[in-house]
Amino acid sequence: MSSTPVKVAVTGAAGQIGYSLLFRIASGALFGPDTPVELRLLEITPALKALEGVVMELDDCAFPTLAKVEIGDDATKVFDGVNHALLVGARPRGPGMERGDLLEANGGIFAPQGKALGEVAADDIRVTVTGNPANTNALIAMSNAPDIPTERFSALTRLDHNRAISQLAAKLGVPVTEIRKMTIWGNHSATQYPDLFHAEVGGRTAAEAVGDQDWLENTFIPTVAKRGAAIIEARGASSAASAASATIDHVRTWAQGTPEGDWVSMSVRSDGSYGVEEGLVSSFPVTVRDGRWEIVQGLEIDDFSRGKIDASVAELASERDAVRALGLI
Ligand SMILES: NC(=O)C1=CN([C@@H]2O[C@H](COP(=O)(O)OP(=O)(O)OC[C@H]3O[C@@H](n4cnc5c(N)ncnc54)[C@H](O)[C@@H]3O)[C@@H](O)[C@H]2O)C=CC1
Ligand SMILES: O=C([O-])CC(=O)C(=O)O
Repeated sequence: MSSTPVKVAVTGAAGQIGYSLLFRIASGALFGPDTPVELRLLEITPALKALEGVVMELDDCAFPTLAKVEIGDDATKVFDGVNHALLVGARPRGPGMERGDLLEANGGIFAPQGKALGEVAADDIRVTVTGNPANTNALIAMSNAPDIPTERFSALTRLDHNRAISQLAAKLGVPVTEIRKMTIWGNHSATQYPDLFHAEVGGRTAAEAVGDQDWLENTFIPTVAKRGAAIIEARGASSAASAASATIDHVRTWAQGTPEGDWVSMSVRSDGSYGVEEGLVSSFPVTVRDGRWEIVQGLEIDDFSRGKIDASVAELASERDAVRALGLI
């Protein structure tokens, strides 16, 4: 086992997602069995007592990879020297709400947290935003941390990516491992575009393998895009274990890379690729090597896909304008 722990901050650590996420991180799911981790857990003051209980449970697991746990309600202390920050802490939506409705309640959390990261995080800090609306919250954090390179900020669309793989695998009756090159474009919202024209199954595009444009348009896309709402409707609370699992997948891929011949979906700052306005945090197909992501280039975008991507990007631009009006960026 290497001797220097990787310091991982998790915000909203006493929440639903936190309760699934912390035990996975502590057991080595991000960096493997030979790399110890130090957890830095941020909560609001009233939740610190509950968080102490979670820490007691972490202790009771005696995880060999868990070097240390620190908790607190002061971001500049908790984020000091951290290598990864998983920004989960934010209000979840309830039935009948869109994630964008959370902007006013949650946006304010990410400006001070971005600032604190800029002041005290390690030089190699990588920031993953899960708290909704995740893309625009990542934009807020990034805009408030001008000294951190913009490519170190990301938002989670891996849950949508995993949902798309799972729905497609079920439709085709194949294992999820047969599906490659899934892409979620745009926003983590009902406007997102899960793309079957570049996904591959057994040497064909997924759209060809499905051979059913009606299913693609009227079943697949809305099922993936509205899955979060369906879970809220069924469970009475928003997805938590699957969101934690996707957060693990996202950070592990960022640290360990994408396999040859495949890519993942990550929301990152647009450089203008595929006509997505530069500066927005939008979901793209990315490959990752040596801790650096790159947007996959050269994919052909037909008129159907163009319309879907443009609609989601327009929503991101309007969220950006709203947080600008609130003075958050
Ligand atoms: N991007 C994605 O794919 C997904 C995102 N989410 C989002 O993740 C967020 C968290 O969800 P849950 O864990 O279910 O919510 P939760 O309400 O169970 O937990 C949120 C926690 O954040 C804490 N918190 C609030 N303000 C904070 C601050 N300023 N600093 C630190 N902690 C703070 C709260 O005290 C609470 O313990 C929500 O915004 C939810 O919508 C949920 C599922 C998927
Ligand atoms: O739908 C929600 O509000 C929670 C979430 O982001 C998801 O499950 O994708």
